[in-house]
Amino acid sequence: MSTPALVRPRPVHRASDLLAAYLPGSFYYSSGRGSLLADGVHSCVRARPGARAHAAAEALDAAALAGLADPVVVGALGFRPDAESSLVVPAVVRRAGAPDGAGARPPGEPVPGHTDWAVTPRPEPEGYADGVRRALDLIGTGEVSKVVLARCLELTAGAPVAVPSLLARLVRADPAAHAFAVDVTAPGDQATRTLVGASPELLVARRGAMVVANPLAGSLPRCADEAENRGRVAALLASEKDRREHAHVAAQVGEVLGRFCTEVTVPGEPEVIGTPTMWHLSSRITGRLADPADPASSSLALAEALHPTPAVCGVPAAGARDAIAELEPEDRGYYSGLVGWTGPDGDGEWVVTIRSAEVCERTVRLHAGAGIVAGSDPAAELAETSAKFRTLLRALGLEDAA
Ligand SMILES: C=C(O[C@@H]1C=C(C(=O)O)C=C[C@H]1O)C(=O)O
Repeated sequence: MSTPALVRPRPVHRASDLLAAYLPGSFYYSSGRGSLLADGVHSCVRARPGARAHAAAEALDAAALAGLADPVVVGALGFRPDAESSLVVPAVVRRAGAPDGAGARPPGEPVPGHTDWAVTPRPEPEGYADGVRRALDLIGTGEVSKVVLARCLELTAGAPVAVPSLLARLVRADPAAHAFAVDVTAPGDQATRTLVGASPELLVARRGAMVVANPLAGSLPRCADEAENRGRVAALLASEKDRREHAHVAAQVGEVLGRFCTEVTVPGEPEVIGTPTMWHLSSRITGRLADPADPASSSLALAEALHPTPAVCGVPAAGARDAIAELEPEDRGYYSGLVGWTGPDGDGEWVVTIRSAEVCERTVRLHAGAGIVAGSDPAAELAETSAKFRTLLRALGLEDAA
């Protein structure tokens, strides 16, 4: 199937214009299927976990009744069910085709122009490797079979970080990524907080009765040497440990979609996809919804049912969540949650919030994680998180900070 187009009914803007028009406070989202820029707040969607799709459908009905042109719910949900969330019906929505990467800002523009970054890893790299060992101990007892363990880098610049430039550089570096910038400022915050990133992982997209999910798990860093990269792709495909790590995710995504669908297709074998910084095992899973008109099958409802997949949490989910709470010193906040949009017909697109950062004035908080299963090597998992940080670090002009 073709995945949902963001372009409805016909784009009247250029993708580069939308990117250039982005300012903190707006919602920006682009992927290989189109771009969306949303401004202002018509209404906020506030509901407890599990009730959000219903609340979103109600907010969209109310917005349509109020005469809002092109109502859509956009925003982000955090990793934990009780984490912060930011879902709104914006006042104005502009759509365009997929970004071409040229952007409106000159290539090579230094994002914030900072050279005086202070970098604080949480935990220290050795502390992360210890956490991996403790996760392996838990796996050894049989309590869990997979735990995704993340770490955080807190970067502080000498002056406020320019989010529009950071976003433009992320889009230019990988126009096919799911790039986003979401205002996540909460009541009581002293300054604007923005969640920004370029996720390679589609949680779920829905168009009419057709749904697609594209979980990733099992990774190796990409390098500059093409022959070496060919070897890494072959090694990833042949790795029993990575295939096991991936199989957990593909099976669960297929099972969850099966609750909503009359048919689901899970490929028998993963393939490898590349980003500018990583190689990942990938499964493109498709399904046909039993009742697409039911609001309980909207893209947001599907996304909430799928979240958290074992790509960012683990197996079984409850035990992995406990292990994460015990082993990670920093709360994940929005990292490893979901970002996207859903429309009045239930169509929409939600991605996993990875390769992301939260920016607040001079501070940028980055997270990256790796799936730990029996056979994981702490040093390799640490290196994997360092490689995953590179998406954001490159865009910040800070490649070697991890
Ligand atoms: C957790 C992250 O990535 C996830 C974990 C992966 C893995 O363990 O191989 C691969 C892709 C993502 O599903 C991250 O980027 O922070």
